[in-house]
Amino acid sequence: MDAPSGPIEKPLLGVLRGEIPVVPPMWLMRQAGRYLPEYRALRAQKGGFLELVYDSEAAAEVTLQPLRRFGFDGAILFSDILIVPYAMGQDLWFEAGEGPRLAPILAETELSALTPDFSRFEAVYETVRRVKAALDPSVTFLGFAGSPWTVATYMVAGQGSRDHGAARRMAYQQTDRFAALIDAIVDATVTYLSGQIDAGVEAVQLFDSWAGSLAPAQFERWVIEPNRRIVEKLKATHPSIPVIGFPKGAGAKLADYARATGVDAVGVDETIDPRWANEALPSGMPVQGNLDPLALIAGGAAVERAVDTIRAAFAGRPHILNLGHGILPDTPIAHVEALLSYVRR
Ligand SMILES: Cc1c2[nH]c(c1CCC(=O)O)Cc1[nH]c(c(CCC(=O)O)c1C)Cc1[nH]c(c(CCC(=O)O)c1C)Cc1[nH]c(c(C)c1CCC(=O)O)C2
Repeated sequence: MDAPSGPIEKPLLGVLRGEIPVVPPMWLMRQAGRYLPEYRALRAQKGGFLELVYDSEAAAEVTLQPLRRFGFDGAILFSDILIVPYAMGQDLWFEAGEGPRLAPILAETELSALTPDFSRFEAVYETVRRVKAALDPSVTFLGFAGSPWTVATYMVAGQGSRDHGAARRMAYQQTDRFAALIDAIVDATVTYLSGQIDAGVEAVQLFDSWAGSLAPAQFERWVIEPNRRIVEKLKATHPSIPVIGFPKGAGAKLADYARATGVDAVGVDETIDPRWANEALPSGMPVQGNLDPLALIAGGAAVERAVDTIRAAFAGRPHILNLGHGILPDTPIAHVEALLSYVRR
């Protein structure tokens, strides 16, 4: 028999722990999704998005699809940020061609009317176990959840909204009630992420997609503070799990977020100048980003120039190459292949 081999190298996990490799590890936000024909085929077969999430065998397959095709350094669990409100007892469904719908939390809705059912997380944990068993050991397995502010914008409005006005109003006009909602999301999120970690994910990302819609004091209270509590609670039981925080649209507030939340790494969106981010963020803190998803759609010289600029800016720090937001459904597959070979050449 062969002698036992040493620890398996996982480049992406290494960067999250502070390593600076020659070639940055790469994955793409929303890499499991509609730009892949094999995703669309399986999705059509299952009928609906939630049906796919709740079929652990199919969800594991969707998680693995982009790995097989492209050989990314990271796999992201196939699920959704809205599974947390669903497990908190809010009805959730997806309107074909439109997006998520939830029974909205109106000004007069009693929060106590929500009856949590955390068994709604179990199928996701089963997906994690299945992926973990099948994953190439050099690939880092990422779990995720939405951050409380972003999740609350959907819970309060009952759907996506342009300026997140319903949640912003509730935060000012019914502050105690909104704080209670955020607290409940924090607790459910810690449960959900702990379950993902116990089932096998090796790092987690907190998506705060709508962090950019808040005034500074509100950002402090509804973005920084709840994320800080999630990290603190998670680290109390899982001290070595790296946490990536992604407050999209935070702009200059990204630097405060990076220092105050306790996250190990930050995601940088495409509107941020990477040279600014490199100056403003704590030295040695790993960063992830920040290719413009539209540059990837354009492909060719546009994406190569963008990659060069980002890599030059982050040359001195641990860097995971990723998009500044999720990959768009009309992204050509050949452009993703070309990106990988350009970076790894
Ligand atoms: C805001 C948000 C949601 N979900 C998510 C966010 C935060 C990140 C972001 O801003 O992109 C995060 C998410 N959603 C999904 C993943 C899976 C893993 C991956 O990144 O590949 C992740 C990490 C699957 C999904 N979640 C959804 C799909 C498309 C479903 C379909 O097949 O029609 C996928 C692959 C549905 C979804 N889910 C959500 C919306 C608004 C929608 C409809 C619009 C859309 O399609 O993008 C909520």
